[in-house]
Amino acid sequence: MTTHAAVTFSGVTKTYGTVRAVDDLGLELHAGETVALLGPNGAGKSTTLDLLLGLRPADTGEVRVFGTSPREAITAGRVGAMLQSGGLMDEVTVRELVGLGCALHPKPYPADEVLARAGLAQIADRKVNKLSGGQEQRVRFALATAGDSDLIVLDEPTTGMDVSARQAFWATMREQAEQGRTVLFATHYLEEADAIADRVLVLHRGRLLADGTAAEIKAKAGARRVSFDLEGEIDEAAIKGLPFLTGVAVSGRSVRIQSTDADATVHALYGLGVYPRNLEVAGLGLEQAFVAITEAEEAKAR
Ligand SMILES: Nc1ncnc2c1ncn2[C@@H]1O[C@H](COP(=O)(O)OP(=O)(O)OP(=O)(O)O)[C@@H](O)[C@H]1O
Repeated sequence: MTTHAAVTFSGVTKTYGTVRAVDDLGLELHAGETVALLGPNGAGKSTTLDLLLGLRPADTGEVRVFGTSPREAITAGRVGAMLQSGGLMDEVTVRELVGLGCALHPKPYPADEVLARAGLAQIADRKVNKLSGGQEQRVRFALATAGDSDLIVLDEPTTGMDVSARQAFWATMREQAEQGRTVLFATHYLEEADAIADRVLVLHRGRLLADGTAAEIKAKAGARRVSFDLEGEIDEAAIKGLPFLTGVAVSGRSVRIQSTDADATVHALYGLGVYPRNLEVAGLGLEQAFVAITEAEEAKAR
């Protein structure tokens, strides 16, 4: 049997009028990967997921899911999806709606199991139109995991969920991934991407700007964080004049800077004749790396 990639995008472009939402995107997701899709508002994340699910046709290029068209993969029950928008049926109970989701899946799980996993057992008899935003998200989560799919696609899945719902959600997704499923999720919560994903894709204006592990993305940003405290008067102008800085924040006696050459910056700091206390040098967090990478791209476009 030929083993196909879970997802392949080849030269995919999608425009809405003059907006190029997805721009010549090439991408391969391997079976069993957990992949986070990051990008600023309007970067093309939802459009990419819509194309992957066959909800919109590509203008050019091709999308394949397990070697077939998205529609064939979905019909075969290989894909479970949780989208941002899309209304839920109103006048039915949670149990009825999730039951329907299970009935429509070619390889369904028992509805009670699905309800329990999504934390819906207690409110299974409530009408869907009486749910809070976070509870609605749980229902979408239940529908995405109604059956034994090989690929789970999630568009900003935890928006509106409280802390415990979020933790339970990611625990379930980890289990799904450990069982060999491919999980692709778009998110604005970079800490989730850092904690959950073994691969991170950064989209910007419909193009793939970075693709690697969270550690690789952090390294790609090429900067480090330096923080220290100073005693006495702080000469902000001198601090801002240090070499290799890409950012400075002074708060009281605490100084935080970002530098593309932390060794040289710290050397120059001592050269100012000041003695930093509590000096710490650390790599960028994924969030700062993301901001650095996307801002650098914006600067190029200006
Ligand atoms: N149906 C549509 N008609 C016209 N333009 C659209 C449509 N859907 C999306 N766009 C535009 O395409 C671009 C990409 O939108 P998309 O929703 O894919 O981005 P996103 O990365 O998911 O954004 P967000 O983080 O805000 O959800 C945006 O400029 C958006 O305004």
